[in-house]
Amino acid sequence: MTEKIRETLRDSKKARWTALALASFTMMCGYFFADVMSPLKGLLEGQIGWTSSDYGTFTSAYGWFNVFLLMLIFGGIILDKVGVRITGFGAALIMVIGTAIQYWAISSTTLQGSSIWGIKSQVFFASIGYATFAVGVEVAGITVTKVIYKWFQGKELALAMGLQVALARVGTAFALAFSVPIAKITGVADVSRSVLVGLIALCIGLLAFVVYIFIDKKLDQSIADAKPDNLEEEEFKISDIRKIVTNKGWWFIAILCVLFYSAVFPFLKYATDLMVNKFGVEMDLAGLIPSLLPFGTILLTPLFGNIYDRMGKGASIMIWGSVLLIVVHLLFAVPFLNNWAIAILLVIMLGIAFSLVPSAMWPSVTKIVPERQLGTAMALIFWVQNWGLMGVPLLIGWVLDKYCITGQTVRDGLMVNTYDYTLPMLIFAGFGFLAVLFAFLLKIEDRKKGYGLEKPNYIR
Ligand SMILES: C[C@H](NC(=O)[C@@H](N)CCCCN)C(=O)O
Repeated sequence: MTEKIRETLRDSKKARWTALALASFTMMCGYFFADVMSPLKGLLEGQIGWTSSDYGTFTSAYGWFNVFLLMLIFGGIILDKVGVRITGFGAALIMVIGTAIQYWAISSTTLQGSSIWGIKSQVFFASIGYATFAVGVEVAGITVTKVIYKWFQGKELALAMGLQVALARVGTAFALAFSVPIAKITGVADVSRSVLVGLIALCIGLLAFVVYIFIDKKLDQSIADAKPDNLEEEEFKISDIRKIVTNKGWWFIAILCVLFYSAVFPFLKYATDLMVNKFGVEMDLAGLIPSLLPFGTILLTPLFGNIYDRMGKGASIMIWGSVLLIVVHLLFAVPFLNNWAIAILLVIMLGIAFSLVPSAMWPSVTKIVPERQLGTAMALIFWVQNWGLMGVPLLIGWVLDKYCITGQTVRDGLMVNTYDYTLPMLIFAGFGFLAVLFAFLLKIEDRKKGYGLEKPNYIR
């Protein structure tokens, strides 16, 4: 007698894609807010008198609570202990609270003129808001990975993760493209207006997650109904942290992650300046070339995810993506390749690399650790990654000041340094070399342990 496999809600295409759309929408709003201030540096200086260091303090606040107070790691443990519903709701709420604090700080006139611990009060509170928001968005990120695994395991797992990342990149692209126009919409520039739009978006994102919670409850019910013997799943224990950090495969992914992302996100922070100094692009247009990056990844990340689902080759995809990263940064370093068309081509190539690696990396984590450890494993990877995202921009800034100043010039009526970007680009290429090494180590470990990284995700 053939036993009929009982269906759960995840077998309904409509239900699982709706679940993905809701959770991804919340993340898209988070990514929009994460970068809403990035194009406003000039306006912050002009409108509310922030200096470059004020802006630097504010940007670095992203890691304050996550890295130093270990909030990300606590978030991962909470996720594995209490599940996606409470953690996701809490994370989305924290994003809203952080954003509200930041909006209050940026729009308030009462904070101007005073300081706290040597930091302008307005910068201080805006940074506290941003640091709070960052806890929410990072914990929401790991929660959404677990949400996707819950719905898509054995199905279109990498495609779903790719689509989620693509929607998040839409959020980034919207922030880069529309933050300045929003601030200037009435003709009088007001940076707090863009922050307010981000706050409203995040409130809608919170509501979307509340709707998700209802579908998630139904999924759990359907899983319980489909399990006739009602076997209890093993629960996460604190001792599981030891299991994660003694897992070589996990380390290879975490190190690959910090190396790869350190050569992309921090590069983007200097890319506009690189366009001006190396490729001679006008200051006003220089931001346009790097802003092409998220647009390319929007199409390519789900595409490569789909390939991984159907054909496997996850570890190989990560190797190829890292090789491409080296090629891009080495070509950026070649002094005579200084035509802006080459810069566009290289950013497009970087977009391909930045689609290849994430599309394979995040689904691969689910093959290396069991579901009950997934939140903590992801949180620890993000934690390691956040050190790089914080430290590498500082390293590049120091290298530029110490070794790369070539002279001075007047831009927009201001005397500024000119830089030779060869050394920073070689440093980024160096991260790429190490990333390839760790991607290979991961592939070897996969062969030894049989994680199945080279196998398709889709079980027909
Ligand atoms: C999924 C992955 N997310 C991360 O790596 C986050 N820790 C960093 C988010 C940065 C937001 N500006 C990704 O975006 O590829």
